[in-house]
Amino acid sequence: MIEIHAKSSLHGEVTIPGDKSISHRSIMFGSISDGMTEVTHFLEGADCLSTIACFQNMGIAIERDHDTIRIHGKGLHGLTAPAQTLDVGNSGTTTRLISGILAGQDFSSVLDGDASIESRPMNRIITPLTRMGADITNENGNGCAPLTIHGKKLKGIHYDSPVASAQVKSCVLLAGLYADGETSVTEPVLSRNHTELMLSAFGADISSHGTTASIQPEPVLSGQKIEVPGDISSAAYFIAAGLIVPNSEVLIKNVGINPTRDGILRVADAMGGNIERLNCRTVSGEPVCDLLVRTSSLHGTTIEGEIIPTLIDELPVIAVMAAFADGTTTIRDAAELKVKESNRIDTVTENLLAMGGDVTPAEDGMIIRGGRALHPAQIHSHLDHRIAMSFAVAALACGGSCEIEDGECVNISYPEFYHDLNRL
Ligand SMILES: O=C(O)C1=C[C@@H](OP(=O)(O)O)[C@@H](O)[C@H](O)C1
Ligand SMILES: C=C(OP(=O)(O)O)C(=O)O
Repeated sequence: MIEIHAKSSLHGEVTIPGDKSISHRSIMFGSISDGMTEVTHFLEGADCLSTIACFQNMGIAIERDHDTIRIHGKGLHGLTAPAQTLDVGNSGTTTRLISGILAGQDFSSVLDGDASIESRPMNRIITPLTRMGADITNENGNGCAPLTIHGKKLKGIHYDSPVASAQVKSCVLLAGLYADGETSVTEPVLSRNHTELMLSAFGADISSHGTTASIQPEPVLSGQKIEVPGDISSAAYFIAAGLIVPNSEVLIKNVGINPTRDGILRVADAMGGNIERLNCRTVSGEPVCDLLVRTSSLHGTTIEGEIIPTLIDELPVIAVMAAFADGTTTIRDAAELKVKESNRIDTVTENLLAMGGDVTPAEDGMIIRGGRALHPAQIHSHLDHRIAMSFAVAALACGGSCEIEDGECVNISYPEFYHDLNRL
């Protein structure tokens, strides 16, 4: 149980820990490259540590010195059969991306994780991987983990993905490294492109045109030095807190602002948020800046269409911002919220209602009528890190104290979250 007390203002600065998506990919791509990959500002969250453990179990030496990681890559065909089930913990990214790599190996492996992972949809990767020739079984027959993957010789395909999902896209592209010809993926709307950027830096022949990414098989991948930018999905809580807590000025340092991830900034602008972008630079091929956020009177907006994949993980905290804004905010085209660590349409609705908010859930989003003063309540995180952090932000501006049940689950993506929040 974590207790959060309301604050009358927030002042100070926070340096955002490494991006979760980029940290996962640095371990995976480093493991299947030749030579050493050195990663700095790696996210030491439980999800990324699950990825490290999976590759260690396949014979890759990975040294960890706080947030510096050294991976002794063994090349595209250097992994060895794991002696035990690969434990993906709570991480959808680990499960789906690693499956693409495992599908092309000359050994079999079993993947499993926690109760949340065992209920998340895996047919979205089983379908394209099976078309490529992979042999994947799901023990419970429900399209979820545990998955048994018998590695095979794969064929290159073109896949029209029904969902805008970087995890599906990345899974298919990684399997494409082991295919007999070109593999390409078209998604309905462009999702985050970290796989395309980073695989290219490791030496893969990969290209993107609009919503299609294509990859050639059997490249020689070479170890790289990677500095992981700060995670905008973690910065999101400080952006929201700085905007809604009265009399606040917060400097948020080291935020990755890749255009496939920066939707929260565009929404904050549309809602009237006062955010200055400072010190813009490029870090390991990714755009980064510092954000100076000041208390703002927010107004409602509509969030739909192409922007959705660029802020999918931020929608819970955007819903909290909307509850503090004047007028109505409508979120549409976001049915993916239902298949994250929790059903985030339900868990956001439940907690906003508990605090006195006015929200109507929908099949693909929610409608939030803002401007009502929220009051303290018991928050149910449902073991979902994003729900815990979003409602910690709501608690700061609710005039009292809130308890967050299982609030410790922030260790999935931001172990130091409460420490950083309390320093402001
Ligand atoms: O590729 C990634 O690193 C991620 C992609 C997104 O999932 P989907 O691809 O399922 O939308 C996101 O929600 C997740 O936190 C990380
Ligand atoms: C959905 C998330 O992650 P994953 O899919 O990797 O579990 C998240 O971090 O919000």
